[in-house]
Amino acid sequence: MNGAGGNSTRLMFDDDDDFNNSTPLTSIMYSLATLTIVLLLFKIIYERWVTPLSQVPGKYLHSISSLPMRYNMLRGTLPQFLLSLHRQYGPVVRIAPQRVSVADVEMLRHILGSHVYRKTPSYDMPSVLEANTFSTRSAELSSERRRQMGPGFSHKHLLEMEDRINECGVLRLREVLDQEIKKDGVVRMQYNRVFSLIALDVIGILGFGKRFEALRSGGHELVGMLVRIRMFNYVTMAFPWFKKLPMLVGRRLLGTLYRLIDFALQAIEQRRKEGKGMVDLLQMMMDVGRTEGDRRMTMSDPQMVSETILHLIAGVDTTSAGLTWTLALLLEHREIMDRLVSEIRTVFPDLQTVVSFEDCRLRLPYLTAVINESLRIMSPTPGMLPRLAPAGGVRLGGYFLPAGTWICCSIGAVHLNPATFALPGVFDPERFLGEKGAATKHNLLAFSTGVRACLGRNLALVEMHVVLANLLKNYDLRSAICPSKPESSSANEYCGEVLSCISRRYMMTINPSNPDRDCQVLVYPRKPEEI
Ligand code: HEM
Repeated sequence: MNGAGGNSTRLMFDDDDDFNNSTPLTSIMYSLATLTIVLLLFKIIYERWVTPLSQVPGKYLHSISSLPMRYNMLRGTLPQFLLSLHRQYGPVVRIAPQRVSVADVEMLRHILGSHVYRKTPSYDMPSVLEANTFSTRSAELSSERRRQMGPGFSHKHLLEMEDRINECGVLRLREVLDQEIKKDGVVRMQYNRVFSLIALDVIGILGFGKRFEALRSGGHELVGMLVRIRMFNYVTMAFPWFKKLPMLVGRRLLGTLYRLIDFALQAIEQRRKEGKGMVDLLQMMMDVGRTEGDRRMTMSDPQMVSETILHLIAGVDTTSAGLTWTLALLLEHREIMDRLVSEIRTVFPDLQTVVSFEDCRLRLPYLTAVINESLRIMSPTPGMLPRLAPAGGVRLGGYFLPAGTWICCSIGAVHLNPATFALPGVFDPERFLGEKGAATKHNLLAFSTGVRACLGRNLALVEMHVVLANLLKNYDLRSAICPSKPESSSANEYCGEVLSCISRRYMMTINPSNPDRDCQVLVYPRKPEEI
């Protein structure tokens, strides 16, 4: 008995000893776990029922977690995600605890119209770069840069530069195609690639007075670099804090950023050595200045580097995506393609003429309508354009959005909103023609609107018009893809049935994700009897 009792006493003593030994750690863990659960419950209750944002319609999960939104960003399906939420819940929808998306044209015009709604921190450049025209959140710096850089994108300046644009875009493309056609009678062209080489050549001339000759040589080191930068933007869009610690996104991506910085620095150095050349964006930056007191403040080298990189990123991907989707839509809609070709060839029957932008603007209304309709139905940058609700909060669409709420302006969902465009899934350039055309155009937000609208809009439109007009004037195009099963059906919901066999991915701009397979076209010389 005694022995057993003694044993049992000892055991109890041992147990107590263990318990006493682990008390601090275990109790800290218990406390932490309890605290986490309480905080989590508090957050769920707050986000779901207490914050004014709880009144905004949306899915239960999205009100307590941003993971579904970030997951769609990483999958490249953000536009589809936003569109399906808007279709289900209306023009204002909650997409994450502190974020709403808006798809109403008047609300977007109001939000984007002034500096009251500032850009969000997600626009900040990675820490190795200065703020630039696109990224700055300061109204003052934005206005100053737009004043300084604006003339470089003005209609007047672009008309003066049109010969150079045509040389890179129209004549070089003709040269490359004619050479190949001479050999084989037909060219198989991967059009998204050709368009991005043209856009790069154009920005090379307009941005730095440099002839990259990317189209003629079939490539350029900048092409791969820009694709990797797109990856960088894509990751940092979902996880903006990577920008503060760019080394975390990997040596390869960071290395690319440094190579782009070097590239821009070399261009600046070279210009200083060679002196003033043509009036390009680089020269404009070097010449600008403002007077502060009796001092003239010029743009610093790091500021010019950041702007230069912006011109490359903003100028290439967007325009080539615009051209790519326009051609893809035309290849899919033969009757619209035929009408467009007939318009161009009736007005400009001979092969030699280079159709200029002014020619297009004044004499090819159907071409402009096709381009506008393509920018509507397949906007190269369909979302999210996030802005912050101002101090004091704001009431939008009947909901109160507290200060600091991220208000995402979903251009893609506006363009596919039946309240704004009738039968929005139908590719119908006609809607941009005639009397009603002007009103329809007013609702087209592909280049955004207001104080931070696209600075390169005119340039993009010049490129799109002259490249398409001259390509379709001289060549007959036939799609070379066999309609195959889409990779993922959800990747193709966007735009309803349109372009159902081109798989695509959203990475700041919306791009074909399998262009080798999906973006092939056969180019034939125009039939002699038509000339
Ligand atoms: C089809 C072609 C293009 C489309 C659809 C497009 C679209 C847009 C959109 C939607 C924005 C607003 C982005 C935001 O607020 O988050 C924007 C801004 C901007 N774009 Fe474009 N863009 C195109 C071509 C270009 C080109 C060729 C350039 C110049 C090289 C350019 C330069 C800029 C700049 C500098 C901004 C920032 C403006 C500011 O914040 O003040 N874009 N663009």
